[in-house]
Amino acid sequence: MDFYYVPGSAPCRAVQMTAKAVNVDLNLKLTNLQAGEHLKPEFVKLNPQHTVPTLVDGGFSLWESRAIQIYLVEKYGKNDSLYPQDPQKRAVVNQRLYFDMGTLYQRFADYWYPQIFAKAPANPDNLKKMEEGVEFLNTFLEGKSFVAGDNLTVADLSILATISSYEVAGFEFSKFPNVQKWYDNIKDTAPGHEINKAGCEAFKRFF
Ligand SMILES: N[C@@H](CCC(=O)N[C@@H](CS)C(=O)NCC(=O)O)C(=O)O
Repeated sequence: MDFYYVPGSAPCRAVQMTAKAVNVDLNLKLTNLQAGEHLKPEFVKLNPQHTVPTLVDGGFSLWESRAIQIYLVEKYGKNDSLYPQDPQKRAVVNQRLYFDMGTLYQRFADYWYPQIFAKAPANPDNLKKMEEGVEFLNTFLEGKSFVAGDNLTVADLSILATISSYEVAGFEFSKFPNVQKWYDNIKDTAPGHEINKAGCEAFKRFF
């Protein structure tokens, strides 16, 4: 299975951890975004949206990290624990995945990417929004060990990748004790956590 990626990218790290969790070997295709490799016709043929991560399983090409995570679990998982069949349990996992994509990761990107990629000044309103996103996660985690339900799911792996990026950026978690506790528990135990850490090392060079 070919996997187009860059190590520092949180969405790529989330997929790599999920692949580990279901014991799937990825054929790593490092994609140099700075050199525009993702804009080459052969890549755009695989993914017209030209984003990494992109997975190619036989002739089937898929992008959007959370869609890839779900595909890997549904196709290769030994059971449904990472992405439960039960409609309400699955709905909560989906809610957290959409929360990550639309709020937690998005607000990180809105605050940091103009600064690190366009050397723009920090926007204090975006910092507040980013902190509010982490506060929401802190509330979801009240009295819980996992972000959705009572066991590890793809939502934990997606949010672990995002929160690891927050840590790389020097985010102060002490005001968010439930997030801190969840992160401390999962960052050295999640399947593929070593890959996540190595990717974070690569991401550090932007800060
Ligand atoms: N929502 C997407 C985000 C993917 C994304 O934005 N990837 C970035 C790298 S982290 C990228 O490929 N940027 C190049 C581009 O958009 O042309 C996902 O979760 O997979």
